Amino acid sequence: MANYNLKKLVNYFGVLPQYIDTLTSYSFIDQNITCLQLDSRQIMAGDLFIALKGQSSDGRDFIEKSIKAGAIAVLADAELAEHDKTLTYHLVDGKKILQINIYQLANKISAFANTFYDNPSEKMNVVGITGTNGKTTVSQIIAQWATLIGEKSAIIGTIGNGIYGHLRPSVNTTPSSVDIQSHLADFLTQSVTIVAMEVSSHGLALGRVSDVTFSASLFTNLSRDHLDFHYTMDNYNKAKWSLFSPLNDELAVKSSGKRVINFDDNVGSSWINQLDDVVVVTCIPDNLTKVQALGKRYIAVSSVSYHDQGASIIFESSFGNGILQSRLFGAFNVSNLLLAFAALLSLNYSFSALVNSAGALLPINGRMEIFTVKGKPTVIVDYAHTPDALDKALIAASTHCNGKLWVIFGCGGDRDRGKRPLMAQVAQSHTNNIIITNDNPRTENEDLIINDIVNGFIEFDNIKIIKDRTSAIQWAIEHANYETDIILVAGKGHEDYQIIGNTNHYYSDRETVSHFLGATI
Ligand SMILES: CC(=O)N[C@H]1[C@@H](OP(=O)(O)OP(=O)(O)OC[C@H]2O[C@@H](n3ccc(=O)[nH]c3=O)[C@H](O)[C@@H]2O)O[C@H](CO)[C@@H](O)[C@@H]1O[C@H](C)C(=O)N[C@@H](C)C(=O)N[C@H](CCC(=O)O)C(=O)O
Ligand SMILES: Nc1ncnc2c1ncn2[C@@H]1O[C@H](COP(=O)(O)OP(=O)(O)OP(=O)(O)O)[C@@H](O)[C@H]1O
Ligand SMILES: N[C@H](CCC[C@H](N)C(=O)O)C(=O)O
Ligand SMILES: [Mg+2]
Repeated sequence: MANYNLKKLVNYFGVLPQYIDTLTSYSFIDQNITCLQLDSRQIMAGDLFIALKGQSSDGRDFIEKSIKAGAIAVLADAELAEHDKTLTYHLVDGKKILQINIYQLANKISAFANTFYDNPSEKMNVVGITGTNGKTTVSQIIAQWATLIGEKSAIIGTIGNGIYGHLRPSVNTTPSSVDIQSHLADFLTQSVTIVAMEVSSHGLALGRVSDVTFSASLFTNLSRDHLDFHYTMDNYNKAKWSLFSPLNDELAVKSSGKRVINFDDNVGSSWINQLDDVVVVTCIPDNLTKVQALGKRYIAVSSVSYHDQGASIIFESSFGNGILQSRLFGAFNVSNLLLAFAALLSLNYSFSALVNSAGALLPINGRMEIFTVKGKPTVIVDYAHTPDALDKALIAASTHCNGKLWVIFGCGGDRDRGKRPLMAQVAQSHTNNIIITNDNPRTENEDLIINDIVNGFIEFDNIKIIKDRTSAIQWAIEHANYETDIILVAGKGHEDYQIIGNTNHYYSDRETVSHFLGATI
């Protein structure tokens, strides 16, 4: 694959001169490295194993295993600064294998992987999308829309990685710094012209994207989530900002490209004056004149009419005025659509081609996905798993509801505990028909997670706890009023698992809902 041998590797990391002599007797020195690999379980013959100390285990414990599996060399985290740029050797099964020790290696991997894979992000449009909610939706819209206008697009994100329409499931929303560069290189060989990449705050804070050259970077919104990892909203905000900030910022990515910022979010609007080359987006008609006064490029919604099939959106912009037809539900999806539109326009894709094809964009898997069967209540499967998302999803559902509104939700284990009572408060501000259920308890006790949620309720009448998700959905469908009621099933969206302990059990809200409605998907 890549044309990169161990000699180049030694030079790249600046191994100290006193170690260079030992390399003359090293048999693999001219051999090309096939792939970079952070995980010993994935090693194939010819790979370089990168051994990093992680949060739950230490990659250096798997060096011998990686050599047995065929690694031709090892790049390892050096514990102490004085071990930086030194060499050691392993003798395994009669093979002598080189290890380069680098101090604070994790911070250097994005740059190295970028060099190894020959700067793939510089050869196509890579759009980075960040924000608490809406990343998957916006990235799927961008990739889908680009495909509709004749581009070849790919996605890196929560639902998976790959060419649009052929995603392979992924563990992380934003993969490791190595996997990002290798996916980008792979997309390039498949003639992809545009990649929509979800950039999580973990991805930014852990340097997974630091050496990606973004052609455009986009901000949806910021609200409470992930405080188990960032501890404060200020840290969380700073991590997000690093996708947009000028280069002198400590965490900043290599290049942000064009910036697309949601003006309707307080954090987004507070950033605008610090940014050049920005497109400002507002979906609040009253903000039109404010946005025009900024003197930046903009897209502003002047009116929206919602109907059973989605929405018609009239907009003004520095790129031209027009109407977008949308088949996506909810006011927040108007914002997601306009942000995607702004990103594509900032990259000079055709205004008229985009406007003309908007009505063909399909709803996103597990995002405000509506299930209707005659004579049965309407069920919406959505991925809302933060207080703000649940609020927005319930507002959207209630605009279409002529009967009672129901909500079924839970909260993930081993994740931000503080959002649990807040989600309860949000649910209760919209409806009294609430069912609390499990949503990936992981290694936490499910009863304690439910207690955290229940602590947020002000009154308890009509609140039901049905821990088994299938039974919760069945109960709601059987007890809701046929024809008029809407049941929002929140939190799992596209997921096809329930994580209990460390085990993923097959489970899908979409299939469960279809089963009890007698619908097909
Ligand atoms: C806290 C965190 O982000 N952890 C990520 C991190 O794991 P880690 O460095 O702690 O890895 P580790 O398990 O301690 O192992 C250390 C090293 O040993 C290696 N190893 C380990 C075992 C073995 O047998 N052989 C081996 O070589 C591992 O590959 C790793 O390089 O690096 C791994 C590889 O890239 C990630 O999969 C893993 O994400 C875990 C699964 C995770 O849950 N992350 C969440 C918090 C996350 O990042 N979420 C965001 C989305 C948030 C949002 O919704 O917005 C995301 O971008 O996914
Ligand atoms: N612009 C938005 N503002 C507020 N809520 C939104 C917005 N877009 C989507 N949502 C809500 O958030 C949920 C998750 O949306 P989406 O999957 O697009 O977000 P995400 O940022 O990718 O989430 P994750 O961090 O889990 O990957 C949706 O199902 C919906 O309820
Ligand atoms: N990417 C999000 C997904 C949460 C979805 C929800 N089903 C849960 O498990 O909490 C996270 O890891 O916080
Ligand atoms: Mg996502």
